[in-house]
Amino acid sequence: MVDKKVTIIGLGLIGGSLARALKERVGITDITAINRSSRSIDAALKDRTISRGSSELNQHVYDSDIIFICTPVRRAIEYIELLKEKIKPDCILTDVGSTKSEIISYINKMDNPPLFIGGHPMAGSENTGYEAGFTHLFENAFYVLTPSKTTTDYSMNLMTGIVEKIGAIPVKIRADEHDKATGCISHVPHIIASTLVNMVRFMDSEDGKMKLLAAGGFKDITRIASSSPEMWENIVLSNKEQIGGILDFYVEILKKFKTSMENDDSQAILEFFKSAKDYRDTFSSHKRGLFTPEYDILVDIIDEPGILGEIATLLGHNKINIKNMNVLNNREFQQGCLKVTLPDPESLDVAHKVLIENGYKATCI
Ligand SMILES: NC(=O)c1ccc[n+]([C@@H]2O[C@H](COP(=O)([O-])OP(=O)(O)OC[C@H]3O[C@@H](n4cnc5c(N)ncnc54)[C@H](O)[C@@H]3O)[C@@H](O)[C@H]2O)c1
Ligand SMILES: O=C(O)C(=O)C[C@]1(C(=O)O)C=C[C@@H](O)C=C1
Repeated sequence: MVDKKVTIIGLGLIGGSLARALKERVGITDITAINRSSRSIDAALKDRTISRGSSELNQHVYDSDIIFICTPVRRAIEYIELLKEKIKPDCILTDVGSTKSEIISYINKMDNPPLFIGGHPMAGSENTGYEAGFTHLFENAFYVLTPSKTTTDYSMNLMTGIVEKIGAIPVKIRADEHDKATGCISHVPHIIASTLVNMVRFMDSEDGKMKLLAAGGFKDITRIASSSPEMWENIVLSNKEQIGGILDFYVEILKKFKTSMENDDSQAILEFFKSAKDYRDTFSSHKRGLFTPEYDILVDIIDEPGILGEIATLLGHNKINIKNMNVLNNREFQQGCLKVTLPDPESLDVAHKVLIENGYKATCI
């Protein structure tokens, strides 16, 4: 695997994180990057993540063993057209796009399609560009692999191995299934987050009182509205049928809620919030992980230098192996919230006990 020649097209948040992870975690040394602008290429050459970079496709790309297309989703299809007759027959072409049906059916309808496997790491952020990326972005995240008609066992096994080596969890899912799921849990939520922000933008007073008062709740639910508009325009147009159906369903829920409110129907309003709370409360529960269990603790922390090290050391001294630590973006100013992921239920119990004994406010989720 380490001797594979890899190309990354689109060296932004995901492409840049992938380049770093392929180099540092998989040990791949020959990485070519293609990006629209030179800024990310320059940064990745400077920190030695890539071997070479350009804004134009070139022979290094055509000689690659694996090509990851990490541009906005609709640009990926354009690259398939540009690459199809120039790459080696056994080159694995893959993408990281947030939609899968459009690209898979494009490949499946081609007369002479290249060897293609759809990919989608279920990890990211609202930040964009190479500088926003980091090696461990994919750690413990599901990484969807969607076969096309040209996917071979060898290519699927190789991609599965790479995904595991970068710290992610491979999950094989059909394109239509993927797009329905991501439509519900990612695409429509993004539209809703942006709708909420636009609502406040239109309704706010001239002196911006609403914006000033917006506290944790509004900021939690709208963080993703700061994501790349270009990326989301591409996603929405690529998955518009699923998104259309989900939006209709969502609007019906809103209408029903509005009717309950206008009718002073306390019971229906209570049931609306209760059913949502009950379902949401099960999301992070290790009892019902679909693919692998999760054992997480939330710790309230003050944002001061050394606090993460303090918690890591405390758990380390008690022989607890930490799988992952994430500072959640859901508090403003000084307070923060740290999610510590542990490998098993025993570690979860010990970690919880140790943290509480040492004066931390910790909750198993
Ligand atoms: N951001 C996320 O949370 C996330 C998570 C998983 C998957 N994805 C998917 O990953 C892909 C990349 O998203 P990102 O978050 O890295 O975006 P990004 O904006 O950080 O990076 C995209 C990069 O592609 C480059 N680019 C755009 N058009 C190009 C073209 N025609 N030729 C060459 N380079 C081009 C841009 O200059 C940029 O460097 C998208 O398909 C997105 O759907 C995003
Ligand atoms: O911002 C984040 O936290 C994300 O993980 C972004 C997110 C998502 O909606 O979950 C965005 C699009 C991707 O396709 C995958 C991940």
